[in-house]
Amino acid sequence: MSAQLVWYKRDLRTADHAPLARAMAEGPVLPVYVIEPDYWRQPDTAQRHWAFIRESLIELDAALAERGLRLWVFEGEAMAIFRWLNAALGGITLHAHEETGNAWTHQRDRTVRRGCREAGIALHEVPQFGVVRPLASRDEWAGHWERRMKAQPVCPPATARALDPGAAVHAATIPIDRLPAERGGGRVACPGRQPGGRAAGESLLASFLATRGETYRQGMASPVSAGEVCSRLSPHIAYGTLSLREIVQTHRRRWMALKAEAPRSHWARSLKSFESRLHWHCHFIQKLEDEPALEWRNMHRGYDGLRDESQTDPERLAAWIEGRTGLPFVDACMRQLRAEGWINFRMRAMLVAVSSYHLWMHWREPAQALARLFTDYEPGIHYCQFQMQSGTTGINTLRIYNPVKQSRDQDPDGAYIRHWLPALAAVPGEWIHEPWRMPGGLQRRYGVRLGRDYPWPVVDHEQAARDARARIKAHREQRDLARESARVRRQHASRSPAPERPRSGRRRPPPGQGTLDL
Ligand SMILES: Cc1cc2nc3c(=O)[nH]c(=O)nc-3n(C[C@H](O)[C@H](O)[C@H](O)COP(=O)(O)OP(=O)(O)OC[C@H]3O[C@@H](n4cnc5c(N)ncnc54)[C@H](O)[C@@H]3O)c2cc1C
Repeated sequence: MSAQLVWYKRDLRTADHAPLARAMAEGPVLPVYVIEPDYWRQPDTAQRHWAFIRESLIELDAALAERGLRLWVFEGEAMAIFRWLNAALGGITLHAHEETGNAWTHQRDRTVRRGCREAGIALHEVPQFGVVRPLASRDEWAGHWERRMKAQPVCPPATARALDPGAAVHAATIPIDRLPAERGGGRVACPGRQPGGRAAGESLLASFLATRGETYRQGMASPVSAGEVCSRLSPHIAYGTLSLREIVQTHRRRWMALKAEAPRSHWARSLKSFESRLHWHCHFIQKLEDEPALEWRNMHRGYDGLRDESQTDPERLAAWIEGRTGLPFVDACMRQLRAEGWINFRMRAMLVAVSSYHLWMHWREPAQALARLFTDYEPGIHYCQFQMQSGTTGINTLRIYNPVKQSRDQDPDGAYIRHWLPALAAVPGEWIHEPWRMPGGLQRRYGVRLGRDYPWPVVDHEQAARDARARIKAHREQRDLARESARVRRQHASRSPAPERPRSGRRRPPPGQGTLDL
């Protein structure tokens, strides 16, 4: 009987784990994680990702131990390791979840599929959440998602037949207490990073559904409240310490109880919004699954040439990513993201709008730079959202967030800005959103000299937004975009009624957002 290898990737749990359950049913099991050095050299990987994974691997090993198993960690090229294990163990069967990752993992998975065929290794890949491979038509997608989320979670048995793979394999593995401390680029200190591991994920889900989520809907837009009222489950979903189905089902049990008690409460409305986001998670990843090139080229090819990738100004990029654009709210959000590895959705969208419209940079390099800052980096959501917020999907309303209006709306008294930008600590609310308007005397009084303690703005944001609108209008006028828009809509647009659409049927732009319907 061949050894049953469970190849862990972005599914670092034992619960609701179909590959583990199948492997346990079929023979002696060897759970494996491969640290792939070439992956960790990619420009969208970062130390904070590895730190989260590392903590999750340690907990996964402990969870496997409860079933009489352990996690075997290798470092090297995945297919080379599987070939070697196949020879060393006299045959293996490989079980894994499908992954929709970046171009590197996409290529790696193709190599593994081909390698397994050549080596005669049986490979069983199964879906991990609502992404369908291959998807015949978007029309069917929502039904697939619902069926998968409703299905019984797959619980592996309590005990397994472990496999002792012998001295050679023992010698080739990295003991769990000696996992490398560092992998990946983007080594920006992240003292406030969320801890990895399933226990932290379970605790977040429980506290969100018990108390924190009540004001989710009202509090999610402002970075002042979002850290508390949002679920903060994103890195756990991205690395699979919890399965999406577990989250959907736990949430729905809570939702049913609340609906019976108080159907119109904040709670009920908040949980409805939360479920839409769980749906969007797979909706966005499905786009990258269907068109992996979205990682590097425009979703709507008619927008090729709108911005020139080779002309990204390194000074502007550095000012943006280091939080020194001179636009205080933008810089404060970036500083929070750098220090904590997370920022809420609205502020992610605003950061991208500033990079793509006000600073007029192509989305590609900024997308990699932000990927390195998000602990929850999920390529399918990330690149598709980036394109949507940069106006290159051709099917979404353009959202040119006004960073000063966002600042006044989301941080009216400026406390958040002062927290993240100590140079502005003494500046009162009247000036904090636009310190460049302060006369020299006031700068002296409040202990900040612009250009020395805090930068002048890199752009006049109002003029820059006008310029961006004009450029896009001119680009659109010169091209026939309709046919490609129809293709994008057919291939990628949601078919379900858009959640949270106002009753009038016309989508209202969020406050502080200059839309452009040309
Ligand atoms: C430019 C940009 C890049 C982004 N990159 C990522 C990324 O790399 N990884 C990532 O997980 N999310 C990304 N998002 C989506 C969203 O901002 C985060 O999922 C959310 O802020 C995570 O916090 P949370 O877990 O508290 O979310 P909650 O609001 O509590 O939502 C629960 C879950 O739903 C999913 N979700 C929420 N919002 C969205 C959304 N707009 N689109 C798709 N799924 C969503 C996430 O899995 C999230 O964990 C990005 C958004 C933008 C605008």
